[in-house]
Amino acid sequence: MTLLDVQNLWVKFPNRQGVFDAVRGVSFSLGRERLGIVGESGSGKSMTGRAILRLIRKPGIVQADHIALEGRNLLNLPEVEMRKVRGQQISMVMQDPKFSLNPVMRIGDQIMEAYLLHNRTSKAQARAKSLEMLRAVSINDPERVMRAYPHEMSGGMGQRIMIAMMLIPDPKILIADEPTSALDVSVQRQVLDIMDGLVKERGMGLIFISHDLNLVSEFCDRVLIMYAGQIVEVCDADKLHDAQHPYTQGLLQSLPRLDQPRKYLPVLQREDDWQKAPIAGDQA
Ligand SMILES: Nc1ncnc2c1ncn2[C@@H]1O[C@H](COP(=O)(O)OP(=O)(O)OP(=O)(O)O)[C@@H](O)[C@H]1O
Repeated sequence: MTLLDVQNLWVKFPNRQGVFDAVRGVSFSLGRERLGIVGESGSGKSMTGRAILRLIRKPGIVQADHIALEGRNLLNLPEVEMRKVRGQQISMVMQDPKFSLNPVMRIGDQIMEAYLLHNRTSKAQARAKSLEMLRAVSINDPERVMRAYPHEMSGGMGQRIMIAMMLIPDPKILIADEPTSALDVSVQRQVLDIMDGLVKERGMGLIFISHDLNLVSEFCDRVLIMYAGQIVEVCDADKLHDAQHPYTQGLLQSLPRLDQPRKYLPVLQREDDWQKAPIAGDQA
């Protein structure tokens, strides 16, 4: 079943020279699955994620034929309605939780506040629910974490707390923008496992934005590959390594491989033409 359908999405930034198109006619749909968006820095991954929630800052402009959440077009919604969608139906987790948590407020108070915003209930109930959410993201000592301040948390803990907060309203869709790139590998695995469980247990749709092709091919069901604001290829994640588009192949070839030492880094030409550029210091 389609949760989200995006048709012909453009994100434009007017500037002195004219208009810069950060996203150029992107279309895709999302079911109860883990959909990866990969591409190099600046390819428009984050702007695509943010545009869905209409979180593009001025002077940026979002245009599309539609961005439909279960058939309801979000593009025409008044801002007050959109705020409810953001809080309750689609949540977004960013790379660095430190920017999203209030540094001078205890973590427990922040989670409870988020819960009380969405539910008419007692403080005791909100507290019980907050502890439950922290346990759901594998925090073993939730009572201690509730009393702590954000700076007392490691990156992995902070990220898990953010995910817990995002899950309080039980969203249909979670957009995770490089959620694990600041974490070390073992913590990264834990955070991915948590998100994986949520997709399976709650039937959530996940948009997982990353520049890490190996991670996406392991973790996601399907992948969109973006280049210069466009989707250049869509494939099943486990087939990513057989992808056909020259750009995708270029991304794959630039991954370090222990079994294939290489002298050259592939460089993509805008016209999808290939060239081999010598690595600095190498003999051409
Ligand atoms: N406020 C802005 N004004 C003009 N251009 C912008 C603005 N914000 C982003 N862009 C441009 O939009 C393009 C897409 O940016 P986006 O953040 O979506 O890339 P990305 O693929 O997510 O890259 P990264 O992995 O580095 O986050 C980039 O070329 C960026 O420079």
